[in-house]
Amino acid sequence: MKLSALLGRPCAPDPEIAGLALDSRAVRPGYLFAALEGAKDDGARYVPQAEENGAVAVLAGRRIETKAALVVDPDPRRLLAQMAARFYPRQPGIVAGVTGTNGKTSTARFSAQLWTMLGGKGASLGTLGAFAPGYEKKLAHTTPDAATLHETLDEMAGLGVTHLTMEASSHALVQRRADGVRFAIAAFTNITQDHLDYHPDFESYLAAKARLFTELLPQDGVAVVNADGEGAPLILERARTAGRRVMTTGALGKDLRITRARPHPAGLSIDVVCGEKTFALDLPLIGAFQAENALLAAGIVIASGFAADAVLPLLPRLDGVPGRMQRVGGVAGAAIYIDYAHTPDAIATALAAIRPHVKGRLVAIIGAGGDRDRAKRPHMGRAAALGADVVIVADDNPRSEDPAEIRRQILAGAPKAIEIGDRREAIARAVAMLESGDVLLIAGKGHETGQIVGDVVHPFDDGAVARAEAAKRVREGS
Ligand SMILES: CC(=O)N[C@H]1[C@@H](OP(=O)(O)OP(=O)(O)OC[C@H]2O[C@@H](n3ccc(=O)[nH]c3=O)[C@H](O)[C@@H]2O)O[C@H](CO)[C@@H](O)[C@@H]1O[C@H](C)C(=O)N[C@@H](C)C(=O)N[C@H](CCC(=O)O)C(=O)O
Ligand SMILES: Nc1ncnc2c1ncn2[C@@H]1O[C@H](COP(=O)(O)OP(=O)(O)OP(=O)(O)O)[C@@H](O)[C@H]1O
Ligand SMILES: N[C@H](CCC[C@H](N)C(=O)O)C(=O)O
Ligand SMILES: [Mg+2]
Repeated sequence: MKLSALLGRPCAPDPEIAGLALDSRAVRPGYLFAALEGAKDDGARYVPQAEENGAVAVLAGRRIETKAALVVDPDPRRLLAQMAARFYPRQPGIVAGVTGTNGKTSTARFSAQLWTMLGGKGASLGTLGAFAPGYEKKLAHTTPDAATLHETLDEMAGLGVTHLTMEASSHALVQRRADGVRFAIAAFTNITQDHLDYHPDFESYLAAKARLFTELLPQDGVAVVNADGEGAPLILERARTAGRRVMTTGALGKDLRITRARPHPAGLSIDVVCGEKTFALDLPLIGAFQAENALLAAGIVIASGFAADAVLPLLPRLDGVPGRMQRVGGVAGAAIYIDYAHTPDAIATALAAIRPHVKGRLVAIIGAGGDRDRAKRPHMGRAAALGADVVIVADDNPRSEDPAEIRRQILAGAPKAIEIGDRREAIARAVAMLESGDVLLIAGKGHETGQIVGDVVHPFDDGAVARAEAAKRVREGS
């Protein structure tokens, strides 16, 4: 495709563009290299390397030195997203974006399942990767960079995907990774503390999320909001002020209202009022928060054109989401769950969700990732101390940080917690202390299959380690 076609306007010189890259190391002959100023580095420093690798065009936010055709734009990330959408022109007919601090992955996966049950080809894209029936792709980020994102959307559309929900992370919204997506629906789960290492303050974090509703969702799009989510009134106000049609779900929702929720051993029974009708539904999901996410997913699917009468009765057929309140085994009459709670609110929510299933003690293993929001750590400790009977603080993904210092910051909020840095040992000790009626919740890493220490990813799977420790205890007859 010619550079002019990518830009949507004439330009000279006008080279043929073979691909797009925002990392100089990924540039191949004939590529456009987007030289972007980032949080840590400046892509302009890598123009010589990009040229060496064959870049024929460079996109930048200011005039920079290059032998290639130079495109200067005041918002180069936005232009890159628009170019990516032209280079990879196909997108599923209906694309929903879901944003929020917690619950995006679950909501995306539930909506994809519902569309597929309704006879469409439903897909999800986010932290777990990109999935559609017969299609699976691993992704490095929750919301990939614009070039990878549009390549993936194009592949999905080519495979006949009709409906997609993609996670829109706050990083992605600031960095305009999804500005080329043709959204029909924007959904909101909640906003609580996270990522204040990247966003200057909570207001900027909120503003990043609000972009999905006010800037990325077109005038005729629908905003679907979990009215029970913290921060929902703020998002609703911004969406309404921007003139978007709004649907609300949850106990405080108007369109899909939960009037009753009762946990039972295998899940949750809920009553949902929609118009004149009440639907009594039995969800095979643990945790009231999953009912919020499932209902938000139903809202997305209804907003895409399906009748509530057809959608709601399918909720009892939803499958759980890998690594989210997932039962991975048991021992001595105690149950073991893994969960992806890595924010203060998620820890509080996850522990409250599991409490009705606990007859004895609730034991929680928590930790926090390195090179991420430090301010949330004592609050995570506090939430665990309040919600669990026994708290063990272990290492998550320390990345470049000193793991002992991360643990110290968590322990500031949970002074009575047991400190066991080594995650395997922490799980072993927790499994060893379980008695009949107890529940162990291993939080923070959910589906992850590696532990990042420095730059190295060591294989590590909470569920597999817990199962192995439980089996060991059974073998030893203890
Ligand atoms: C903070 C953040 O979002 N960083 C991401 C972002 O980096 P950045 O734009 O700030 O880039 P930078 O590192 O300052 O470098 C500037 C530019 O130089 C380029 N470069 C750099 C080195 C080189 O040799 N050649 C080269 O061209 C880089 O590609 C970049 O374009 O863009 C890069 C390219 O796409 C990402 O790799 C990088 O992800 C880092 C590794 C990361 O950890 N991101 C996480 C925090 C993230 O994005 N998470 C969100 C949310 C997760 C959630 O939901 O909780 C996600 O969507 O995954
Ligand atoms: N609606 C909710 N309200 C509060 N906490 C939730 C909610 N949904 C999920 N959680 C908690 O957050 C964890 C992560 O859930 P999920 O992966 O669906 O969220 P996410 O927004 O995609 O997270 P990430 O930003 O890390 O990708 C869950 O394991 C659970 O502990
Ligand atoms: N998508 C989240 C994942 C955090 C999971 C936790 N295990 C960690 O490493 O902090 C993030 O990048 O903040
Ligand atoms: Mg996610």
